[in-house]
Amino acid sequence: MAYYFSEPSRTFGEYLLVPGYSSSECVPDRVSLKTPLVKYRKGQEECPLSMNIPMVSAIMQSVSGEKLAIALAKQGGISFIYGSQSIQSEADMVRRVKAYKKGFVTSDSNLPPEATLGDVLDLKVRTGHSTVAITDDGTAHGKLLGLVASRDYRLSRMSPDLKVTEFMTPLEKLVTAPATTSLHDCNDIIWDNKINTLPLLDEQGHLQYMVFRKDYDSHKENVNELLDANKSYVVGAGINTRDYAERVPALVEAGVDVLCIDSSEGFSEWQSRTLSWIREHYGDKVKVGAGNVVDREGFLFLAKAGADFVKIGIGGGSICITRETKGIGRGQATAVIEVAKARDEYYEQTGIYIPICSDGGIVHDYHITLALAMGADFVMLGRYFARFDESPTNKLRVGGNYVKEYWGEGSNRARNWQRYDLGGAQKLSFEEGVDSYVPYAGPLADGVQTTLYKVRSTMCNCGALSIEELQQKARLTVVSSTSIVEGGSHDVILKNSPNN
Ligand SMILES: NC(=O)C1=CN([C@@H]2O[C@H](COP(=O)(O)OP(=O)(O)OC[C@H]3O[C@@H](n4cnc5c(N)ncnc54)[C@H](O)[C@@H]3O)[C@@H](O)[C@H]2O)C=CC1
Ligand SMILES: O=c1[nH]c(=O)c2[nH+]cn([C@@H]3O[C@H](COP(=O)(O)O)[C@@H](O)[C@H]3O)c2[nH]1
Ligand SMILES: [K+]
Repeated sequence: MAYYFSEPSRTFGEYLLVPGYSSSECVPDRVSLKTPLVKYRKGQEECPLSMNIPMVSAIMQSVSGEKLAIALAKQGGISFIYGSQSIQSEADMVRRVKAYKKGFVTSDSNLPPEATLGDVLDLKVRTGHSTVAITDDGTAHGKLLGLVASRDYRLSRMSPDLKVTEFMTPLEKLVTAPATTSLHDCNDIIWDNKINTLPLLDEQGHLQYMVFRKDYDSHKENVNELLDANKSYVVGAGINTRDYAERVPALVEAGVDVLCIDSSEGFSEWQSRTLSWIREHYGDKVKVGAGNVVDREGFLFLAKAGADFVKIGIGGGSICITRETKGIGRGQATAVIEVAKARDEYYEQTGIYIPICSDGGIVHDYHITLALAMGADFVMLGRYFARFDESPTNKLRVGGNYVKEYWGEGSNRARNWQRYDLGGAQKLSFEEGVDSYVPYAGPLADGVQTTLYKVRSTMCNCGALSIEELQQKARLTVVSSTSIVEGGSHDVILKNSPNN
């Protein structure tokens, strides 16, 4: 007979925290959000890799590219660069994050000499940047031919068909510097020459970086930034259960700090084979998370198979339609609560603490606090990060509002690069994710800081100065559907309602 779980499957929106005593010591600025990322003997040793904030970005094409990885590491979290791309390009992304030097920007607005003023304007909308590098091949590291800035064109006087070579500032009139110049010297050159942008070139004249006058302030230290021993930003990468024998060595060689097997379903022989292969070839040196699971058995399976952390969540993501297409999944809150219990038991029995990650389904900032209170050590977010400037997708104007594109890894759009074959030649013929827009939300730093200020404030309401303390002290209640209505604004006429 089939097994029936006695509890219904619940999600974050069905829970609230009941405040506990807060002393006057308990203020948001004193709350630490430091959290472990990989397994360790808690109480006996330091966690070998921890984060300063409990947030990682989803292993998705529309979320975790190199720019987002850098922006998130600056805030103290980690991105997992998406694995749905060739091994070479994923490793290159990791390499570029590791090679990133503060203040040195890889140009994201580049055009070839054949481009027109119209192309410049289109690009400006997409990237939000007004300085465009003109390179021989239109890439960020092509031979630099000139720069186009807003002062180079006058829309009222010039045709959109005009070639960029007609109005760009050509290389011979630009101030440039060798790629080896220090940031300090770059800033001096910018001031001395009264310029806004300094392109840095290698010996062959290929563009390497740009240094911008307006970034000067942001070069200062970020208190939470997550750096490795060489002062490079920490970065993760997604892997799959097929090409790991080639992908893992390439990522390790590129300097990746942590890997994660990316799958909708981790309770499988494929994942234990992948983990065994990594342990066989790298011992404990290479850190790797696995998942996703939604119950005790799934967690214990991956714990015993050697996972450094375990990811929880099937079908709760904003772009997920796995529950609808395949009928598998579990309410995210119930899944986190059960897995956290299994993790704690495993720790009691073995002395090994395996961090767990709640992946997907975070809609409101307080859902992060709930996930942590329920026992998650950190959360993985897709939709949340896709909204920011630094996500790799286009920014568009739709119906008078700015939006960014966001698509699921199980959508046809993501799968186009082809890794789907159900154990052979037969192709998977249904989509498990959608292609969508999300409201544009500005720079990541502002968004993350606001979100985490709320998390810290709620932790103070619960009398907790650390995530561990929150997990011990939190008191949670299931809310009735009527009390959810009570929780929103109600029985008032909203001043900014479109109906007024
Ligand atoms: N968290 C979630 O709820 C969901 C996430 N996704 C995302 O979509 C993407 C794809 O996920 P999946 O479809 O689960 O990918 P997957 O690669 O884990 O599995 C696809 C299919 O291939 C099979 N398979 C795996 N390794 C194999 C091997 N070595 N040889 C033969 N067959 C093998 C699996 O059993 C499965 O049927 C991931 O990025 C995942 O995160 C998709 C659906 C739901
Ligand atoms: O059913 C699915 N079909 C998909 O195409 C898909 N793509 C990503 N994911 C999962 O969703 C998580 C991100 O969720 P959020 O947008 O809610 O943060 C991610 O971290 C994944 O776990 C998918 N699930
Ligand atoms: K969903």
